[in-house]
Amino acid sequence: MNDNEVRKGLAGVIADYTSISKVNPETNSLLYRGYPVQQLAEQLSFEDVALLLWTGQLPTPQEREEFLQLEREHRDLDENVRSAIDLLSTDCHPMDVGRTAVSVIGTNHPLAADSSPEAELIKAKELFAAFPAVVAYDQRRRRGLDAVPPRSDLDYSQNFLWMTFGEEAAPEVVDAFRVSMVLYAEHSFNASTFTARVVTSTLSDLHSAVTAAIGALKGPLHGGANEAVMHTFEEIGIEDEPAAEAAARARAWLEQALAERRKIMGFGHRVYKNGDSRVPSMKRALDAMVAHYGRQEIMGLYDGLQDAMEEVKGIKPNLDYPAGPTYHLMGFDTEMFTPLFIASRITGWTAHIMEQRSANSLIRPLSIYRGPDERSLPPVAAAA
Ligand SMILES: CC(=O)SCCNC(=O)CCNC(=O)[C@H](O)C(C)(C)COP(=O)(O)OP(=O)(O)OC[C@H]1O[C@@H](n2cnc3c(N)ncnc32)[C@H](O)[C@@H]1OP(=O)(O)O
Ligand SMILES: O=C([O-])CC(=O)C(=O)O
Repeated sequence: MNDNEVRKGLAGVIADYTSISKVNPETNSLLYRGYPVQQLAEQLSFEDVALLLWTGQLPTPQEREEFLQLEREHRDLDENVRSAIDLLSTDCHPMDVGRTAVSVIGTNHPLAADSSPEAELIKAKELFAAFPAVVAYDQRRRRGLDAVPPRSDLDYSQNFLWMTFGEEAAPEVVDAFRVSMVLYAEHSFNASTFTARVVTSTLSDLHSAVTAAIGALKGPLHGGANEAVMHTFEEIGIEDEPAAEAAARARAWLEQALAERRKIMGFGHRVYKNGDSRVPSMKRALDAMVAHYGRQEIMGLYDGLQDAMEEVKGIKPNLDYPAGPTYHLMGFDTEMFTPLFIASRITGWTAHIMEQRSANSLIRPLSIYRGPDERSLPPVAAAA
């Protein structure tokens, strides 16, 4: 084994085949099962996109109807899950709550030990249906508010916002939320999905794989970046001022942050080096929210930081950059942003879990040892 065989961070390593999504950095494109994500975000419900990711096909009207019924039947917060969440302090991060909730859901599931494709699909659909209530309940308990029961006359996105805020969201808000769910759903072998595949490769169960994936998503180099973007905006300070002044403050902040060798959250990507394919669609959703809530002042900072980053480092924003302020404008607390990413990515993770299981090989790379040469234990240590 040579040093030049080591691929730090597995950069550039092709670990397996997948039929679920294609990330193409040359053309800045992203396909889910062959369909461009921009078209899916414009035209499809999140529920249809979920079915597409799981099955590889657009649903027939009957398949859609059956799934919508199942989804509505599994929206209620399970009592065991609620009790487990109630044991957790509201000082802990909401990602810890999401991780714990999925783990508890796994322990209660009657098909926990059944890893047939049919059972895996049922578990995936039920988890998709159950997770919004976890986020909504956690958001509300942190605000000292009671849970709001789900409504079966609302679609996934409408109901998610209803359970969180206790009022019906405007159609523009529902649409921006739906777009964010579609865009966050799947992105090939990213860190959290790869984590889910590693866990699955040991023939462990679906809920263990998703629980582990949530742990990977939490980090700020991955999903945690959407909340980190908002912390950046708060650090720079959102002021009602002309755009040029906001841009100047953003630039000064950036220069200082880079001088301190800080990573600027919401920028850069391991695969896309010339822009993230999902940003234009998410930016349109952000623009719609800025117009809907009349919060133009946030865009001076947004554009200013983006332009300065491009000029100084030549690095473009990723999906988390427009998603963070979009969720902020909708009224979610900053720490709830990454749990929203979980709600969406459950689709991609579970599709990959099923794919990994269908053609499994234990994932176990090698390493070059750099510790001490072989040595004998000193006699005194051996005696102890
Ligand atoms: C949905 C998602 O998960 S998208 C990713 C969300 N994550 C973030 O937004 C966190 C901020 N971004 C980053 O840390 C990185 O761009 C990553 C981790 C996403 C990708 O990183 P890698 O592919 O490993 O690239 P790497 O970190 O080696 O960067 C290459 C160079 O660009 C710089 N760079 C890359 N991204 C950034 C950034 N956001 N801020 C400052 N510098 C950056 C690095 O410092 C490095 O410079 P150097 O060669 O002078 O040391
Ligand atoms: O692909 C990646 O490395 C990260 C990412 O954008 C995602 O998971 O959506």
